[in-house]
Amino acid sequence: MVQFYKIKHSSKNNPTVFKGFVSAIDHRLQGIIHYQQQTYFAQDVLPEEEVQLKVTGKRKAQLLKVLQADPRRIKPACQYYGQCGGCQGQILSFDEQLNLKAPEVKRLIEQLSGYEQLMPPQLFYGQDWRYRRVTRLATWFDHRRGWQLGFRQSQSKQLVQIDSCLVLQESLNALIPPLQGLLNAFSKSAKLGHVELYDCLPQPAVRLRLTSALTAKQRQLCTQFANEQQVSFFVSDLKSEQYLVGSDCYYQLGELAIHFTPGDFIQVNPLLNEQMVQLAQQWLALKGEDRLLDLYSGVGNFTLPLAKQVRSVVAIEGIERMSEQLRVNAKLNQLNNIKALSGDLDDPKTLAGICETIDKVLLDPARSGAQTALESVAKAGVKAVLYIACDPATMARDLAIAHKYGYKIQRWALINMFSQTSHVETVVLLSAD
Ligand SMILES: C[S@@+](CC[C@H](N)C(=O)[O-])C[C@H]1O[C@@H](n2cnc3c(N)ncnc32)[C@H](O)[C@@H]1O
Repeated sequence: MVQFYKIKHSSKNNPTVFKGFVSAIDHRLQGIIHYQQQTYFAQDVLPEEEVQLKVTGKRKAQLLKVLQADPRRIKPACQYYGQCGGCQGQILSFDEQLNLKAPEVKRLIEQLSGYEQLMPPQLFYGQDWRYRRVTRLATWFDHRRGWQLGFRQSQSKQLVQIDSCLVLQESLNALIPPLQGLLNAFSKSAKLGHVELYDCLPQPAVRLRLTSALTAKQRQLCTQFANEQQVSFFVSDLKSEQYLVGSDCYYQLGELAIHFTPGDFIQVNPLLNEQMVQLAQQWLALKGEDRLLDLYSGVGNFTLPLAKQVRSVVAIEGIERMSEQLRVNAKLNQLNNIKALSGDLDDPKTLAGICETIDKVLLDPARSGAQTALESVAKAGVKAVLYIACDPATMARDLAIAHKYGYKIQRWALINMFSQTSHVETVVLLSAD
């Protein structure tokens, strides 16, 4: 049975180091360890492992050593594992990551929402590595090495310099060394924010954030870089947002071209995004007479393909520029049954009078969830609701609303949209009868 061994007492310079057993793993792949009436969360551990840990916070501990490993533990593939905070899942094989997350997400939904004895989810796997078409890199100035590019360490403000990343598509990795060269030409006093990379059409795109106005010299350096690397270059500085090179970015979803501006949200995993859109079409069992409501619509990733199958779609998105882009996307793809509105879905007034005229709803909120919107949808008794979530915890909280209004969970799925990481995409189909 579980035993704990006290090794050292805690002080600022001499933190508590203890030996314990990992009693469980939560849906974010964090290990749960009980020690002296306290519960600690630690990364890089697996269920039932015997580990040595260091206390790093009120409820946080850091793995020092695995004393008895779970047989499923494998050697991480990434050279930055343990430094970069990105891919904690890679101590497990690709399949095991989803196998471990599935019961934890199920438990979370059952715990928070009131739904009991859920059936196991359908699982969608995708690619293990090289799947991401979007990334955001931090920049910082190092007094010895100049401007650096990298990712944040887990649970820390520290940054890790990287030359390549195994979850990124090759086209994006190929841009990192030349981008590092571009940054080397910037002066120490430059006010650089982050850099975003997009694998998109007609060519990859770079977005640079500056917290001052772009100087003439910086404009010349970025333009030269873009021409040499054959990428679009977009700058968001204190004064404006503009393309220095290129004028359009889009991705293909089946036969549809979905245009966006660098900085807009787009789904990171193209293969699984396509499967997720197909899943939405099938599960909502769309018909020619349906009036659909697409909430948190972005630039139309779901709106456009689903519009082809229904009578009409009302799409609501919080950022006006993205709603405008959705109107343009509808025109470019010759879809004239879409009404794209801009509004804050945290405000109950945004949906006033809308849900009553709707047959089916798709919600795809950000990590904060869709509490207010789901309340309006459920109150109106909309027959079929598909909730797509990148944070299962806020979704589980929101599902309590659907439960309160008598909705049933018909099916649910986990989509391995962010393989190797602690994140997972969850899709739940709710029906009012
Ligand atoms: C996960 S993205 C989904 C976008 C789109 N469905 C897609 O698949 O590309 C969530 C979207 O919700 C929008 N959003 C976030 N908070 C919102 C709010 N309070 N009201 C309306 N839209 C919001 C974001 O701007 C973002 O476009």
